[in-house]
Amino acid sequence: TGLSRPQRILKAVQKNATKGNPESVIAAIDHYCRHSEWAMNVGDEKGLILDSVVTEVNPSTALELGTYCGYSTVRIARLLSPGTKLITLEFNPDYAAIARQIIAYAGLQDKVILVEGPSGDLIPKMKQQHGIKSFDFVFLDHWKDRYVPDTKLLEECGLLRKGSVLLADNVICPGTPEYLKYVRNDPRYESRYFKSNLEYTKVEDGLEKSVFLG
Ligand SMILES: O=c1[nH]cnc2c(O)cc(-c3ccc(F)cc3)cc12
Ligand SMILES: [Mg+2]
Repeated sequence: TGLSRPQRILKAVQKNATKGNPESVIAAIDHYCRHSEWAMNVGDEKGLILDSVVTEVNPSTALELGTYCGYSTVRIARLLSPGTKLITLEFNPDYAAIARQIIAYAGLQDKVILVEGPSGDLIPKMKQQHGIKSFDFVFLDHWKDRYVPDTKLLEECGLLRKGSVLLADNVICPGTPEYLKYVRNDPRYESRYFKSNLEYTKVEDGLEKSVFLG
């Protein structure tokens, strides 16, 4: 049945982007997914909000839950200061294989650690495996039913500190009502909703930014 959607996205990057140029990789994926076939990248509109939060936080340690093809991985990693790392977790090995190639094509492989496996198993290993004390920034973009359990796991593993910023994609579409209730009702979080649109569409979606108060 030919190439998978992630494989077609990689081909579009190899055809239309310039090696070592993250902006061109982002533009190539956005053009392909807007004009050829939709894919679940955070996209250009929500991507600008992601950029502004990453720039504001300027994290020394960052975690992404859900790599997919590496689009948001590239968006985040291109903004990180030298010497800082982004750890990205991906459950699907086929997605991970494509993401590694797209991240490398952007020239950002030295700033990114891609780990394959279920986030619920990998989060408790972050300290010992990667020498992480805590995360300054976490981007939740994997599976809506994992947002609450993984947030609780980050808390329990002592991976959040006073001021850690969580940014969650898809809080409207497909929607994460449990997560919104959790971060909006828990006094340990200061939450704010950034209204936007589902990637490459006119459907409403948004990002929820939640600061852990410790
Ligand atoms: O499953 C998803 N994980 C991470 N991000 C997603 C994302 O940005 C969008 C969607 C999505 C949205 C609408 C639809 F009709 C079908 C899929 C899923 C995920
Ligand atoms: Mg998403």
